[in-house]
Amino acid sequence: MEKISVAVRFRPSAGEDASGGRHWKVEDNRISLHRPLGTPISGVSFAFDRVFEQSCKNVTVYSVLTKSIIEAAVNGFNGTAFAYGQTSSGKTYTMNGSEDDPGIIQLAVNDVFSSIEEIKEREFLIRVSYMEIYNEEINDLLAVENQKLQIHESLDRGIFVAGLREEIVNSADQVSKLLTLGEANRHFGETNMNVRSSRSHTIFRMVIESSANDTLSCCDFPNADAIRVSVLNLVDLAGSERIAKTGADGVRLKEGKHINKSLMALGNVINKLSDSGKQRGHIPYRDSKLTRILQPALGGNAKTSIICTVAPEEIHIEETRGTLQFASRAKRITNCAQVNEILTDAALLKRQKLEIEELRRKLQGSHSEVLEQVILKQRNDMLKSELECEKLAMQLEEERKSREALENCIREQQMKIDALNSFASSSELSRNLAQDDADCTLESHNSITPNLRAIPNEFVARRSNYSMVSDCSPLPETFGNKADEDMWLQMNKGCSTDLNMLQMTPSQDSQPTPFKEMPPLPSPGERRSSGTERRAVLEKCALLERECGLLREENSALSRALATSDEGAKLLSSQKEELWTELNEERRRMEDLREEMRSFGLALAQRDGMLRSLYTRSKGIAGNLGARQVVLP
Ligand SMILES: Nc1ncnc2c1ncn2[C@@H]1O[C@H](COP(=O)(O)OP(=O)(O)OP(=O)(O)O)[C@@H](O)[C@H]1O
Repeated sequence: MEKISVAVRFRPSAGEDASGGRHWKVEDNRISLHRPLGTPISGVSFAFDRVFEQSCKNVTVYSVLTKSIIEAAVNGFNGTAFAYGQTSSGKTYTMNGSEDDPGIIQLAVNDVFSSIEEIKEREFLIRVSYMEIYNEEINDLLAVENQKLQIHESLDRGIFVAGLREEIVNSADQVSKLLTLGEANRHFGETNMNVRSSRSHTIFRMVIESSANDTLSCCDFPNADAIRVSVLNLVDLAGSERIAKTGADGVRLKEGKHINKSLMALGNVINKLSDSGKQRGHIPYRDSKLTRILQPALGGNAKTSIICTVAPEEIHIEETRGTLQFASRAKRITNCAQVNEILTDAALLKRQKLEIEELRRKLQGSHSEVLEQVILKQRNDMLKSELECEKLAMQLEEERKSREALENCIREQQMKIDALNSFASSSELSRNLAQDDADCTLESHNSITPNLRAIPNEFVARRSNYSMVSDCSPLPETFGNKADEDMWLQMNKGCSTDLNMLQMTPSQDSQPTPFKEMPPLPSPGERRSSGTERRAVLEKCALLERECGLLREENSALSRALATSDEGAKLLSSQKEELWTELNEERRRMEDLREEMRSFGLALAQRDGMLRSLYTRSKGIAGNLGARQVVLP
């Protein structure tokens, strides 16, 4: 928001003011009315940004008040400079100048072309038009056939005068020629106040369009695709006049009435705009063609300056006072100027994309990227844990199987031990009986050779029967042979034995012989039948005891192995338990992270949506703002 620049300019006095009456005094940009003797009249004092005294040249006025607006217009800001004041106060002189004192229009045109020459990075297209509002009708000053033109308003072009001729220009000279042409078509008329009085308001308009050169990278300059279009209005108003003073009648009277009416409409708009926001209410831009066309310059999207021209003579004190009051109100008006850019759809899309990408980058940089990496790591860890778990499960299964095998073996051994024990106890009884018999028989039957041929077969049959319990006996492979060897040694120690009557115990791999019923114990009569037989039984008992001992050892070894296996299984099981806990923990964390990612995605989508609605709104605002300007066809 910026205030309209307002300055007051005194035209040189038309002649020696010999009245010696009231007069205006200028001190430090303050204008006050003084009595003939020089004392100030209270309540008639005005302060302005700048007051230009009578000797001031147009170039000074331009430099102070308008130059910055022209520079801004070249850079895309709308600009308006207009001259306001009573008839014959020097408005046209200020705007058009003279041969040796170029006016603001010429100085502005010169500056526009010199500025665009210096801006190498942009390409410019300048179009000019020149129109007048005469008796509340709009005429084209560059094409006399274009009369009574209408004001239109559209979303794209804003307020525009339909059918107005626009000339593309490349130099200040070209513009000068067009200005000369327009001046020739303008309505002037002689009044009592001014031999060449402007009977219309004129608006010289330059449309400055620019776009960036191809050399600019769109990536470096996201707005490089945008086209800037600014409108510069240089306005020379017709002067307010008192009919009594101008002596107008007929056509001049009619003109005067229209001039005054439109200037009153301008005054009303300025009054309304100078009110504070709450009191302002409706701004009557539509009350005249002048205010309608100047709408963007008054409280809108433009940088605006007003040069209020006044006549120094005492005879014009009231008109000057009115102009100063108008100027005081006008300087309270604030405008909101901004660069006018038109974006093509592609450029808009590109800009939006860049913004969204930028946001995405910021979001990812801050959190999402880190989260994604963490999730990736979690996923890897989880996979590793699952593999570990599977491995442990397999090991556990193997352990379970080998434990089962061990338990089977132990059961088998136990059965063997039980069987041997029961056999041993029955053999013990036989041995005792045999010992008793031997004691009495040895004395009388000392020479009888023992007959062992029937019993070894039965023993061998029982051993084979044990091996039927399981196909895979845990006994050492050589055990059978060793036992047989021992038995053979025992049997041959100190006594002669028929080797043919011995049978070797089958090894573990040998085919089991079919199970046979345990033979019944010999009857007392049979026991007594042979001493050799008893001895053989004794030896078999000893052998069985030894075998039983071996089996017990084996059994306890198996039990120990089983206990170790149990411990291993417990360890594996607890490890598996821990891994499952870890795995579940990892899964939970991963779920949390996924949830966080989802909420980030949601936030990003919301941000995208906000951007899009922001863009739609800004486009709407731009459309509305544009609708307040006159855009030429
Ligand atoms: N600053 C100035 N220096 C020299 N001459 C001036 C100056 N201002 C105005 N004049 C002269 O005063 C006369 C009236 O000026 P001008 O026509 O510019 O007034 P105006 O405000 O445009 O009047 P109108 O509203 O009737 O068109 C002209 O002859 C003009 O040359």
